[in-house]
Amino acid sequence: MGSRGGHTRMEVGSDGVAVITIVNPPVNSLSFEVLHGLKVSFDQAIQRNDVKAIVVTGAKGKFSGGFDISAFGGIQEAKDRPKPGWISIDIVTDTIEAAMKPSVAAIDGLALGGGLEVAMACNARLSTPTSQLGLPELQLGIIPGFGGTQRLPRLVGLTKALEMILASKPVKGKEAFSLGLVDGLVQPNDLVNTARQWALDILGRRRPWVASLYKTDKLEPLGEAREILKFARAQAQRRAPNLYHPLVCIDVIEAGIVAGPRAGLWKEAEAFEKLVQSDICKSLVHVFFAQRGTTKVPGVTDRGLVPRQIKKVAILGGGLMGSGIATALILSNYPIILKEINGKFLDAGINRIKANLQSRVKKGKMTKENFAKAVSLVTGSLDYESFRDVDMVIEAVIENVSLKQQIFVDLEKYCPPHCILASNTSTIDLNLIGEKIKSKDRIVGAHFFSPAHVMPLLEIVRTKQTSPQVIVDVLNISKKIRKTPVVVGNCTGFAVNRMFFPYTQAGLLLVERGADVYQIDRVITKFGMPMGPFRLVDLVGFGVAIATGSQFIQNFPERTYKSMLIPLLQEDKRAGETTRKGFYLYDDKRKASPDPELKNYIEKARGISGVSVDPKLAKIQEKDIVEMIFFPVVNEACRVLDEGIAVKAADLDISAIMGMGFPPYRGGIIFWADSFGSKYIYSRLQKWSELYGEFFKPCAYLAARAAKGIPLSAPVEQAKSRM
Ligand SMILES: C[C@H](O)CC(=O)SCCNC(=O)CCNC(=O)[C@H](O)C(C)(C)COP(=O)(O)OP(=O)(O)OC[C@H]1O[C@@H](n2cnc3c(N)ncnc32)[C@H](O)[C@@H]1OP(=O)(O)O
Repeated sequence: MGSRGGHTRMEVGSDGVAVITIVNPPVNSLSFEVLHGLKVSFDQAIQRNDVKAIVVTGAKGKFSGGFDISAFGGIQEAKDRPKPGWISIDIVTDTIEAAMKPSVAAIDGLALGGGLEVAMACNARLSTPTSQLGLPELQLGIIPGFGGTQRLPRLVGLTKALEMILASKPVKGKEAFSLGLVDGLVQPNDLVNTARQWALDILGRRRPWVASLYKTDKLEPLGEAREILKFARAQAQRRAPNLYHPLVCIDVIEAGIVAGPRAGLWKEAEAFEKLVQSDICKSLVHVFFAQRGTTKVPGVTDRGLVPRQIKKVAILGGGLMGSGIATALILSNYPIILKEINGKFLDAGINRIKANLQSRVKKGKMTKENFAKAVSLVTGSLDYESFRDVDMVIEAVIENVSLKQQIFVDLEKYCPPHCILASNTSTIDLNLIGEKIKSKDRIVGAHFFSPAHVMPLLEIVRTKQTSPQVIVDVLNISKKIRKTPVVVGNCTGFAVNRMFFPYTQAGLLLVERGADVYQIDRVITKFGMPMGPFRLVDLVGFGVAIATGSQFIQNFPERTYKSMLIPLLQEDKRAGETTRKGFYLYDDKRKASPDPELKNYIEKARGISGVSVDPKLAKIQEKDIVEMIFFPVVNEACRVLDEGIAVKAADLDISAIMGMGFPPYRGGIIFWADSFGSKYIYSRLQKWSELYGEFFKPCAYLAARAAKGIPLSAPVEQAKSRM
């Protein structure tokens, strides 16, 4: 059954303490070998006469990152699955926790998921102040499966345990200590020695010998516990109505409180076994690895290039994007120069940055001192004189070709020759922007999403000339500022905007043929998007929507659906949320409500397009709405892959999730599409293109894969070689 690698090491000191070390780089995950090794080491330590007490720790400053996620596939496919509970009960509970010799977990770096669960089965835990401790399993569509649902509430109380598990939110060692999750805080150098002594102290009854599973002092009384669980259920349902594993988790926790921890462990083991087989788990595990895979770019990151140090960054333009990008950088301690064209704009830009930071202070995410420190990292400038020692420039001015061309000429003149020249353009061809300069290898796109200090994605756009070193450098910056990067090729809309252009277009086409705006948005939100296409256009604003639309009409005329609905609305000063009227009406609190007058505009637009209401689409079902909105998105994603704009399908999954809010529990756009199969999607699009026109026409990539029955996610070479 799957999962290979790693082992445990046991050394017995002259003090009679056996130190068992988990060794499985890079994060000491618990593979089946490691788990087996833990059992064998514990059995030996228990049997050996020279061992009095046990310390469990992890190699190289990391306790453990939890159960080996790459082993999930093995469990899913295995035919001769061992009975549920063989790890949680046989190893963690009946071997580790029940050992007749005391054990102490010495935690440095991280103890996550199964890692923390092993630590909680020890009789005490010591941690360094900065270690991360948590049970993030729900993020993977499963629940803690090595006893975490039972032991965490007994160590920290139900309320805190639910908060940590349901939000998959780890705590630092310091907080863990104040919660009672760890028994002492120790600096890394003293960790193992202190743990040895601690274990001997337990043996000598100078410290308590605790089995977490049977602790009751932190648990709330039953009545109160039931209320807390009820509240948690309601909250989980509200936060993620399409997910059921959080509810299963709450049921399992409740079972332990009501029927006792041993019954709780069994229920946990059975539920874990089922959930690990679920589509939601499969999708989320795919996302976990896909997200880590975006930084692996063939021909770029496999050359052994070392990222250069970026000490200072200059940002051109203090508008919404520029100030957001500046905020993202200073939050990771990069000193920045903000350049504007006059004092008024500069002040406005700096004030925007301050407002961004202030809102973090308000939310308790930033202290006042750190606010002052962050602000001090910003230097304003009205010229290029201070650009002589910058390592990177990010241009974020308005989308105007000749303005950008001039800026790049100036940059080449003033910046040092190693300086990276990045543009945040979302529509203009990078080759055009850099047309007038010589150092084309330094040009790269750094496409942030608004608000830049909040949205997690960074599209790194390369041209044919961009040097691999520059890409490696920008990948490194994105890691430092905690963004997920996706490296894409240069084209209109790059990957994200291009894939999601048909999202709105499909909506417009359906509405002109009789479907209801508000029903579409409702269904799409229920599917899991943060908002439907119409609410999204309202938010983005019609000015931007029309500008992007015209870019697409210019570049992809054959497949752009040319509806006049948005321009008609704009003509009437309905330009979206900022004007309080768009597809919806907005009140003082920006709450959206449907507008009965909208139908007049739709009728007018219908007249201009020359289409009539299709009785079938006027009564369209939920399933069809989802498919008619998203299959065109899939179709465009296939083109993006086929043209080599994206390196691999998984990158588009991550782009869709992080750039547009596609639900991660559906695995991303292509992963989701493959659950239908290329044949089905092709046949649907083909049918609609016959009925409703070119907009739906399946692309060659989709057609070829459908003909051979190959998944859309299969590498491009494979599909081509089979054709
Ligand atoms: C039964 C149990 O209850 C079930 C479980 O325990 S499920 C697992 C629970 N644990 C988790 O969810 C933790 C998942 N891991 C993480 O959050 C982060 O990787 C981390 C905080 C541990 C480290 O983060 P960071 O330093 O940024 O490194 P990151 O790039 O994420 O990971 C390093 C490598 O370790 C791998 N890795 C991390 N955790 C892993 C795990 N639990 N299993 C297998 N591989 C893992 C990553 O895939 C990555 O591999 P790569 O280098 O080949 O891409």
